[in-house]
Amino acid sequence: MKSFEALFAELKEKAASKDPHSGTVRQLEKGIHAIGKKVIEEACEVWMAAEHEGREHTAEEISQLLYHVQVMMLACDLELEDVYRHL
Ligand SMILES: N=c1c2ncn([C@@H]3O[C@H](COP(=O)(O)OP(=O)(O)OP(=O)(O)O)[C@@H](O)[C@H]3O)c2ncn1[C@@H]1O[C@H](COP(=O)(O)O)[C@@H](O)[C@H]1O
Repeated sequence: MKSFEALFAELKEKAASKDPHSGTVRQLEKGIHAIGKKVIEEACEVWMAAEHEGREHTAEEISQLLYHVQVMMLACDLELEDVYRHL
């Protein structure tokens, strides 16, 4: 099972590698506007799942939202600590 921190470390490595097979690299190349749309899309899917689709599907949608939030953090050159200090 992967933690939030472990996923972020993995995505940082992917971004640095510029691996063309990485969906993360492709998403970063699309830029902040496109990443923002994915964040909103996944947030809506979390909401709909929570209202209508049960715990398991809601958990899956939340994991996708967390992923896209992390991609946005990378696009904005933010570290985990930059976010954590606001929690
Ligand atoms: N956790 C995730 C993850 N969550 C969501 N997603 C992406 O977000 C999409 C969300 O699913 P949807 O059902 O909304 O997708 P969709 O609308 O059909 O997707 P798109 O056509 O918009 O891509 C997925 O198709 C993935 O492209 C993720 N992509 C990658 N990861 C993890 O990130 C790591 C690096 O991945 P790569 O950069 O692809 O190597 C790996 O550990 C992956 O498991």
